[in-house]
Amino acid sequence: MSAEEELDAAAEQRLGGSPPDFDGRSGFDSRTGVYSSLIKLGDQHRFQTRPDLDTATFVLSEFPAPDCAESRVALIDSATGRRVTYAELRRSIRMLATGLYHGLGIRKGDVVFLLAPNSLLYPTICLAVLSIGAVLTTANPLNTQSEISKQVDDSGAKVAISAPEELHKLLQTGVPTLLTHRTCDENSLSIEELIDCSDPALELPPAQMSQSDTAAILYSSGTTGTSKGVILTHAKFIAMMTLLKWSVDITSSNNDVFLCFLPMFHIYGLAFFALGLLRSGTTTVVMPRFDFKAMLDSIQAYQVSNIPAVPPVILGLVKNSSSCDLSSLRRVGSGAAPLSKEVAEGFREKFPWVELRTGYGLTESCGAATYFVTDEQAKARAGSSGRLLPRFCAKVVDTETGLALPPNREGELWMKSPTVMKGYLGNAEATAATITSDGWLRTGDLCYFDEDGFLYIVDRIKELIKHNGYQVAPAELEAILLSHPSVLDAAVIPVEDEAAGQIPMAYVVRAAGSELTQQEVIQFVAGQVAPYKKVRKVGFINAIPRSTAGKILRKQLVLLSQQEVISKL
Ligand SMILES: CC(C)(COP(=O)(O)OP(=O)(O)OC[C@H]1O[C@@H](n2cnc3c(N)ncnc32)[C@H](O)[C@@H]1OP(=O)(O)O)[C@@H](O)C(=O)NCCC(=O)NCCSC(=O)/C=C/c1ccc(O)cc1
Repeated sequence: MSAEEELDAAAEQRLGGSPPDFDGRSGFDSRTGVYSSLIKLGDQHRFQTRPDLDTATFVLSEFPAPDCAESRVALIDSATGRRVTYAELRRSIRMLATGLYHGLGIRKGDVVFLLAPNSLLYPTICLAVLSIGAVLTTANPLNTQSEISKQVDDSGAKVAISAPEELHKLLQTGVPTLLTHRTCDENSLSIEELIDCSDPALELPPAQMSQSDTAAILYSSGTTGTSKGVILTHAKFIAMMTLLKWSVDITSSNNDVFLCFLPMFHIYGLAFFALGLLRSGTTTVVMPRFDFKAMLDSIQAYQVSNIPAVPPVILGLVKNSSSCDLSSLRRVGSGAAPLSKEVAEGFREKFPWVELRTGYGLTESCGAATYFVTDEQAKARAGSSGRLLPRFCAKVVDTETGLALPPNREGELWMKSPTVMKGYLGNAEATAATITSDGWLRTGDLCYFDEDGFLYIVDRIKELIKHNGYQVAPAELEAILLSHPSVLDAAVIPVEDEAAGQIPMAYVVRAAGSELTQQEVIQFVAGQVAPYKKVRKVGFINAIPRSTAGKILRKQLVLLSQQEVISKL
């Protein structure tokens, strides 16, 4: 029996009966120390175990039937109003797959690097790449040239696809690059042209895929250090999309109009908008990037009813949307960072007709791991991220003793599920530090489950800053700071911020005689990183507090920054 089948059998057994050690209310088994999902999937949401199934086939097999697909709108461009039906989407995926395979010689296992903001083409590109067995790796178009070069190198990309305005960042990599959209440059080929010019009569030989093949390599900082490639196989996406379809069905969201400003290059946006929602036949209004006013306009213009969002956007809606008619909204989701009780309550007070559900997930778990099934449950538990999704197990591990803890006790969240990543690309050390030998994913988040099995994330053990739902790794910024000739030592910590969640703050030890200013430090870092990673506050200090082993004592610096704020009040 495979580890996953074992998990399944154990869960079935628990949900079927009530062994003496298993608490059916919290899902906690006091014998094993494991929490199991209390939700059982019905037959229509069974996990697909066919070994040769791939992500694209799985998505396309659920597209609306041909007669309905010609009129059913899959995607709408928020700015231009241009619409793409499911039938058009299917055709463009097929044509692009043909062009990539026959025209460019892309084959199974080749890595395709995608550098573009959201667009109507994004889902087509993802599905065409996956359908020929190639591997997708996506990046934030705001990343700098050096961040992009590192990812191209690390992922082993064979071909790149770039938005025209980002092309300059790829030139030095030497990787052959296609543009997403047509330009007047006659020497460059675009995805749009490939779609228009491929020969529909050309056969695509079956890619001979297996669910265990790699589908995507998404970059995440994990619990420490710099960006690492998270290996996600087709099986992981197929499992995640099964759960997404289940969540759409149980929340009756099939006919919702979704709004997408979340970046499709991250797992949250990718799983929802570029892949998963298409299996539910929903309509998505696509924004190229977030803009608060454009979001309000789109909600009204397209009668948007469902927005998977992040906390800063929900805070914005609470504070700044009084003059707008948002009566079409029915459901708002929150993920990627903690949503405070106050913001959640403020939102419910202002929009009593809207269901607000928080979830919790990581790139390493291919997206969501917990979710609220009903709005009533969510209302009664502001501050919680919901319950474990079907087929998920968890442990709450005492960070000192390593013991698995019962409800209402805090420890590190460990998770096991069919969606947990295979590992980090080419980094056995980081993989071993993150996935235990028996398959538990150590999340680096401090949490507890209550007596009803609802999860509360209370803090972060991992050294990661969450700015606007984006990860910022202190070690990466510290390395940049240390490269400045006037910086002797440096440490970066999170500072709480109402709008962005957290902002990175640097404590810097200046070299003797240096008159380096805060502004100079901020500018030095800003020139080398994507905007969301910028250091936004600087403090000068005589020495960085370190443990005897040389580890930065960040908690002390966080306390110091809080005391400095208080002393200024
Ligand atoms: C909508 C946000 C919250 C705000 O957008 P923004 O206001 O434009 O700010 P940005 O952070 O995008 O932009 C940073 C800077 O770049 C600038 N910028 C911006 N786009 C440009 C431009 N195209 N040109 C040039 N400058 C620009 C922008 O002006 C800004 O400049 P600055 O003034 O220096 O801060 C945006 O940050 C955002 O989409 N955040 C979400 C990130 C995200 O999806 N994270 C998910 C990671 S995966 C994960 O955790 C999964 C969890 C999960 C959980 C539960 C589930 O159910 C499922 C999944």
